[in-house]
Amino acid sequence: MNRTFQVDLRGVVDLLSHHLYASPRVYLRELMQNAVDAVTARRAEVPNARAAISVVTGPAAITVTDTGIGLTEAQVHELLATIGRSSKRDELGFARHEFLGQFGIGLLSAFVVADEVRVTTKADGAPAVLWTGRADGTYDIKPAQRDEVGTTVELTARPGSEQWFEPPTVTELARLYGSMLPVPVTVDGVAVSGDGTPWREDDREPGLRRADLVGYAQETLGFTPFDVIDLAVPEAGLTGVAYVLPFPANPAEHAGHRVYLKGMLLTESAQGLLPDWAFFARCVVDAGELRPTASREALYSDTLLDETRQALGDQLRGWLVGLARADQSRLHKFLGVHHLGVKALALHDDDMLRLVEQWWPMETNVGRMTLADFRAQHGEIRYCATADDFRQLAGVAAAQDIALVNGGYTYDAEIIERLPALEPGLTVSRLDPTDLATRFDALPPATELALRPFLTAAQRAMDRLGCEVVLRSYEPASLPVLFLVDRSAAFQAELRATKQRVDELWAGVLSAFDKPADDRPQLVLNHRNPLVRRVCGLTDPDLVGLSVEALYGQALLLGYHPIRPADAALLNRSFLGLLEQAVPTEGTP
Ligand SMILES: Nc1ncnc2c1ncn2[C@@H]1O[C@H](COP(=O)(O)OP(=O)(O)OP(=O)(O)O)[C@@H](O)[C@H]1O
Repeated sequence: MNRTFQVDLRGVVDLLSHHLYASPRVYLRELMQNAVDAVTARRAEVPNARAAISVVTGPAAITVTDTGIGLTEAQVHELLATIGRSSKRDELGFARHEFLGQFGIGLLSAFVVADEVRVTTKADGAPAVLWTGRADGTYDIKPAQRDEVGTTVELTARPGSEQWFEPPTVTELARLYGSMLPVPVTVDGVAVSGDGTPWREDDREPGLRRADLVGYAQETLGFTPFDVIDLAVPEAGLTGVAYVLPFPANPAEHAGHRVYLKGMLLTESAQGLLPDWAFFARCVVDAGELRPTASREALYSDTLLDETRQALGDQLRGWLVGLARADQSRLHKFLGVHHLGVKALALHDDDMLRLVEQWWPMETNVGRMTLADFRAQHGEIRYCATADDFRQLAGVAAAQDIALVNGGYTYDAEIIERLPALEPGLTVSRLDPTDLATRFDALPPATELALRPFLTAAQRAMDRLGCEVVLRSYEPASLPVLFLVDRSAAFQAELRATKQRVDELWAGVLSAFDKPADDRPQLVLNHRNPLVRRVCGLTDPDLVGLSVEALYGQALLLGYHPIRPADAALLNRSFLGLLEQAVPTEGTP
């Protein structure tokens, strides 16, 4: 024998109120939505039937009356009293796109704030009926008095829910959800809808339309936009605007967009409407074809949403490229605020890459300039991949006539590396600190030979730090010493440090990456510097050791290198050692 499921309505209401809906306030949205759908259905049958929804508040009570299609007694049994049954799906069970509802559960949200729902309804040519549904899962139907086709839903607040029935709250909620509805809605006789969307195309002067749009952003979103971009994606039935934020937005934070579905507010914080890179824009859109989740508080993620996101991304990109072409001073202002977003975009978009190349000034050791200007002046693009490398090398490189871009800011190095993909003839090279040493002049052989003992003593002092001492002659002469670490040496140093910290087994695994120490960091003494020349003249090996250690410490500090415990100990030792040498011993006058 087949049996029928029993549903405990209290359990279902509890589920809705605690797990599906974010707030009890959605009850009003669901009632308005049913009223709009009923009007839509009625107008499909009688095109010029009156369309009106009136919400009337009473003491801890509310009625929502529509001039919609109404229900016959049989439909009341089938639709109102059956959870999950909806008249808004086609024979195959798909949501019919002219309606807002589809799931057949919306009316239940009334039980989140009321113990009883009374629906007086009349369909064309049928007698009026009063359906009373209760939160305990029982209902009854009686004949009712009503002349006009349509429906009235009455709720009385459950003790504790009165706040959701206060007239100002009801007005505010009706306006929030319904201000853009195509059907006139009133609350206690005052219209809360009727103007349509602020971006509608009508006979407003273009200046007035824009002022309305800016006013909407100020009132609703709380900022004066940098610009307003019209949006349209016909496949999704979407129209709207993107407001360009006047302040930098955190790329990791997606504030979300205000999305209406067929004029009814879905959410003020929709995610996934724009591509991630477009974090400089906040949208307000109305879409007819995008689908809501069952809570009706978010967009359902499907291929249409994916395609819409892509189309909206294209429209924002088009705006940006247009700005570059038509209004460069505004483009500069925009980049000043949103360069991070644009740079993120440039990593996978050629138009944006060109935009950054042409318009975004980067830090170089020959002044701030765009990559386009840098190329025009220096041919190839040489850059440092980290800000520390740049700080360390900018001055020295300039003294060797090497122009250098600081690629250390977020995305800059990747952007520079992507440029040859755009222009195959372009050479881009990353300056490795040790490459710089190959540009320095070697000392004359005789001088080199004479300084061999000094070098040996200096090297002995530096051996325990795994560092090679090199004597070269370079500009600027005021710089005594440079500590140069190449990429693989930096990696090896990190590897060594890790191996000391981890257990034996893991250290063994890491040993597979060990490389012979032929690319040790270099301490490059500048023979053009007067102090270094005097140090080179020292003969006492101890004093040579102390001086070289002091120069090493100085180079670490100047080059913004990390100071390891061994380095700190050495700095200390060399300072005290030199002090000892400099200060006369006790007893000496
Ligand atoms: N004001 C109304 N006028 C006419 N019919 C209504 C009205 N309110 C509800 N109904 C009928 O009751 C059915 C169930 O309503 P309910 O709000 O529970 O679900 P829904 O609107 O179909 O879908 P959703 O859960 O997505 O809102 C509707 O499909 C509709 O046929």
